[in-house]
Amino acid sequence: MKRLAVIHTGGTIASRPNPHGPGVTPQTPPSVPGLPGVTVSDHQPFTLPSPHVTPAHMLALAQLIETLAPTHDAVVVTHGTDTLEETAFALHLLLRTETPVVLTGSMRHAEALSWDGPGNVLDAAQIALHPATAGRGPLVAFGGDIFDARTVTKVHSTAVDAFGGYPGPIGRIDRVGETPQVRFFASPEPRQAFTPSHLGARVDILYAYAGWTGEGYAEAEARADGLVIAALGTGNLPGELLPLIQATCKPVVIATRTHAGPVIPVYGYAGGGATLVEAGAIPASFLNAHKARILLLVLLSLGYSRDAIRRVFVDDPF
Ligand SMILES: NC(=O)C[C@H](N)C(=O)O
Repeated sequence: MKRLAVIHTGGTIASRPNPHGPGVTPQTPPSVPGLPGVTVSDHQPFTLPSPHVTPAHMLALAQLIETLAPTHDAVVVTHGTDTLEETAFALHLLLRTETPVVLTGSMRHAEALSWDGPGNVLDAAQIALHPATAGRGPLVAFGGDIFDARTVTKVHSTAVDAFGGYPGPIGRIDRVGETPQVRFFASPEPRQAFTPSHLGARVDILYAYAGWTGEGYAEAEARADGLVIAALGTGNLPGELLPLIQATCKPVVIATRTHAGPVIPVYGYAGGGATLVEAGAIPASFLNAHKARILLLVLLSLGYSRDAIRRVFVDDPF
């Protein structure tokens, strides 16, 4: 018998109409469809809508997976979709185990006519148990597509195919009759694991826009241990931001508010990416702002210096 651990954390996949007020709320975890030759154990460390999930929950989840991994062949995590990509990337950074971990959720709640939860959970379980999944780090399964935790992002607020992200899925599950057909389009890559005992650092995100002259920057810089800016294009900002960043000793990571492509230091006008990097800013490469924030808060929580943080962002393959 194979052993599968299913960790339920809440989200729409666990939601039903709220008996006490408006809307739907997470209540009961989805049951995992029967799988021949597989023993399933269920775990429920918390039941939250994913906007209530914090880095502390992500670390607790990573620690639970590490305790389950030695006695299980695979792990599935059900999660709300709103912050699923942040939890997936946090697990990518935090997990040492090579036991396959696949996250999933649903866009329609458990009493909706077209609930997509059972299909996504079955996909996630069969992907996690498939021999080709080993060594790939945590993955996200949604609508039959399989995504890498580094690149997956929620691309639609209501559609059932809610997940995407450049350069797209790294695999796909389909079925012929009841038999799953799992196909990967990319090779497994080595992964570096970080092991903080807590995630106590504070990292704030600022969002750039035309005409921004730095409103909110000083306040964020004063209260946070590090900043991420969702900047323009290849990582550019209005000229007024350049002296503010030059005067900042804390790490300032530059991501892009566009939905695909890297941050690279191309432009030499005031606030252009080349001037920001010269001023000490750290380019986020292909990570979106909210994933760059997770990496920065892991590194700050481990006590990394600004130069050490720069080396991780620039030299490691994220
Ligand atoms: N589809 C979902 O799961 C959305 C929900 N608000 C959540 O993230 O918990």
